[in-house]
Amino acid sequence: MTETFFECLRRECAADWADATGHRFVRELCAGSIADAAMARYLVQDHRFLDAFLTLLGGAIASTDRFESRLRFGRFAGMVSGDENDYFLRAFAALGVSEADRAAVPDSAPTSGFQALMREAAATRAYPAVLAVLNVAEGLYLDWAMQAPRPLPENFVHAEWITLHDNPFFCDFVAFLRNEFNRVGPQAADQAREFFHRAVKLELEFFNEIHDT
Ligand SMILES: Cc1ncc(C[n+]2csc(CCO)c2C)c(N)n1
Repeated sequence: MTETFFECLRRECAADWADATGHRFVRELCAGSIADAAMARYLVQDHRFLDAFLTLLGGAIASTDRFESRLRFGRFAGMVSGDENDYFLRAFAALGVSEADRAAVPDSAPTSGFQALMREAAATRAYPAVLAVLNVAEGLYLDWAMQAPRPLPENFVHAEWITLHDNPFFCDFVAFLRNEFNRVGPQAADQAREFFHRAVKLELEFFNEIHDT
């Protein structure tokens, strides 16, 4: 079978994609051996990622050409605003990170870069551009979470972060995103490619930022 549009772009970014999905952060998280300080640094930044991410989902809701797709994005936005945000708050409590601690931490460069990219994609009002960023943010996370060795770590902070990105609802959503991207992406290939490449680079930089070395 010939390669899909999604597969073609992922192949173009294969080196960064593999460096991200096999990153030290991912390996230590999946082994349950990541230092609390590193996990806290990651989650503080990622909680800010979530804010712009919801803007991006809003862009998808606004720009998609199908009612069925709008419903799916709407359901997904509900999950992220509910269960996922709740995970962050429970994880901060478990790690002893107060609201004041969080507020004192500036955005890292990759966090700012990602927020800008997601807001830029949403502002294009172009469905293929929005889908390009969503396919990276979701597809790359499903990819590493699926590969996590079982049994999962005992600590809920680690285990739930993995299952949030590898569960039937999420797998279905990623499959839906790929179908949508393959359907409409080729009609705006250059724009989609540019957003896709920038997003993969930022995912890797986001993980690189967590560790001191
Ligand atoms: C830098 C960064 N990139 C991608 C994700 C993945 N992600 C963000 S929101 C969401 C929806 C449901 O979990 C998913 C998969 C992340 N968390 N952080």
